[in-house]
Amino acid sequence: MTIDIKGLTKHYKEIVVVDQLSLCIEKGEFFALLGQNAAGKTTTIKMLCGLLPPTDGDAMLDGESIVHHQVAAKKKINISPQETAVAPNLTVLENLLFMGQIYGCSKIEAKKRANAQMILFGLTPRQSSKAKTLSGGYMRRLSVAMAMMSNPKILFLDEPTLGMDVRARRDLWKILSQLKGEVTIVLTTHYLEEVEVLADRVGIMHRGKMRALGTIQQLMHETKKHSLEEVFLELTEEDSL
Ligand SMILES: Nc1ncnc2c1ncn2[C@@H]1O[C@H](COP(=O)(O)OP(=O)(O)OP(=O)(O)O)[C@@H](O)[C@H]1O
Repeated sequence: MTIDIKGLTKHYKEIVVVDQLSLCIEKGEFFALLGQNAAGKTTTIKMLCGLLPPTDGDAMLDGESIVHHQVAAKKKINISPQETAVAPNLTVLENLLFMGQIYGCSKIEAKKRANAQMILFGLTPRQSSKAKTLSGGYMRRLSVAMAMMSNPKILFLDEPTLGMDVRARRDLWKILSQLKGEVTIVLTTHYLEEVEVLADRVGIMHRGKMRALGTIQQLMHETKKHSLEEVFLELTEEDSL
């Protein structure tokens, strides 16, 4: 098991934003975390990435506690956040090499990893382009490729296809499919089709709690619904609580 979350909780004063979340995610799994706006998805991911301290509970990331061994836990993960960390005035290759440096790679190793990521993400033809000249779709590919430069065991993708056109979105899905099994992926998204294409398992959060967990087939069976959208609407309806 790569991610083992136990009773993870976040309060802002008296408001409970993430409420006693417990969840296991297996090695190599592609897991989608769903929920309406303000369900607590980003807060959960921020806690798992060490960007926000939990009020209570803990999570083990590849055996390292986010509360007791924060530095070791952080080494296991990387994130492609909603606000991209791409440097606009550096080229595609320079952005990747810069990430390699941050993660302590030798120059040769950084070059090797950067080339491998550029091939995987279809960025080789744009390697000398300044990042600020890339389309939104390519910019996001670069952001994910940069996150992969640290060879993470766990990759968090926070709404990776937000604002992309249909083709750019599908292109990124193809690339992300190739990462399946290689790295454990936790995806948050509002695009249910994306989940249907990519995710092995789905968790639906509502008001900080995990309302349902399973494969899409299991969730449809349990709720007697015929699509993920119907399941989602049923489980996030206010009077269903
Ligand atoms: N620093 C903060 N102080 C107080 N409340 C906060 C803070 N950060 C987030 N919240 C609240 O926590 C709740 C959960 O926010 P979060 O960003 O985790 O939701 P989300 O599920 O990721 O939503 P979205 O789909 O819109 O990104 C929201 O009601 C938000 O207003």
